[in-house]
Amino acid sequence: MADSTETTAASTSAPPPEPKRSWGDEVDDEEVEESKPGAELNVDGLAIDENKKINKFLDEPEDSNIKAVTLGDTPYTSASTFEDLNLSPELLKGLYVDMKFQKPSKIQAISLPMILTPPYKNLIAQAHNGSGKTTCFVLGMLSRVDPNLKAPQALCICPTRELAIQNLEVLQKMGKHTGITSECAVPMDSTNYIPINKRPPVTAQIVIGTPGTIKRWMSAKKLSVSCMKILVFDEADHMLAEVISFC
Ligand SMILES: Nc1ncnc2c1ncn2[C@@H]1O[C@H](COP(=O)(O)OP(=O)(O)OP(=O)(O)O)[C@@H](O)[C@H]1O
Repeated sequence: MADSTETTAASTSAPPPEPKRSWGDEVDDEEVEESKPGAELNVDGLAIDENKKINKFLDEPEDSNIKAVTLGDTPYTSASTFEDLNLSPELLKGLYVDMKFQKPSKIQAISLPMILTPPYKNLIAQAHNGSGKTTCFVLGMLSRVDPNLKAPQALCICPTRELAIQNLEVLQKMGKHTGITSECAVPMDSTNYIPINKRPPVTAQIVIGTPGTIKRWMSAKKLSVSCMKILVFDEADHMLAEVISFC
C-alpha cells in the first residue's frame, strides 16, 4: 500500500525542468567521465584491419542503383579511373601503392568529380556500408588543402572517437606522400591529458574529431576555422539523430 501511494505521488508531481543542453555539451561530459583511469580508449585496437573482408560492396550490382541528383545543370561526368580526377602524383601514389586501389568504386566515380571540381558545392553522399564513402571525403580533404599553408584547412566531424581515429588512419595512409599534416580532435586519455589552456594552437592542416572536443578547441581559440576550405560530416544521419534527440 505504502509503495503504491509513493508511486502515485512520484508520477503525479511534475519533475524539475532540466537545464537546456546542447549535443556538444553532452559529448564533453562523456569526455570527463571517460578520461578516468581504466576507461581509456584502446587506440591500438583501432588499427585498419587489412584482413577484414573488404570491398564486399564495391562492385555489387546494388551499387549500380547509386544516382547523382543535382540542382540545376551539372558539369560533372563520372570518373572511370583515378587519373580522370586530376589528382596530384602524390595522391595517386597513395591510392595505387599504399591503398592498393585500382579504380574508383561507383560512389567514388560519381561523387569525386563533384567533390574535386570547382565550384565546390555542398554534397550529400548516401551509399551502403563498405561502398567506399570514406575515400570520397578523405580524398576531398587531401586535395583541397594548400600544403604551403600551415593552418587548419579541412575539418571532419564524426559521431564517435573510434570513427575519428579510423578516418585519420585512412587519411594518413592515403596522404602518406603528400606531406599534409593532420590531427585527431578526440578526448584524451588520462595519461596524455593536457589542459586545454596549455595546448598550443592547432597547426595541422586537416583535423578529424568528435563534436565535443572540436567545440572545446574552438571555444578556447585553439582551433581556428578562418582558413577552412572543406567541412565534412561523417555519418551525418547519426549525428542528426543525436541532435534531434536533444531537442
Ligand atoms: N576504389 C577502391 N578500390 C578498392 N578498395 C576500395 C576502394 N575504395 C574503398 N576501398 C576499400 O573498401 C573498404 C570499404 O571502404 P570505405 O571504408 O571507404 O567504405 P564506407 O562506405 O566508408 O564504409 P562505412 O559506411 O562502413 O564507413 C575499405 O577497406 C577500403 O580500403
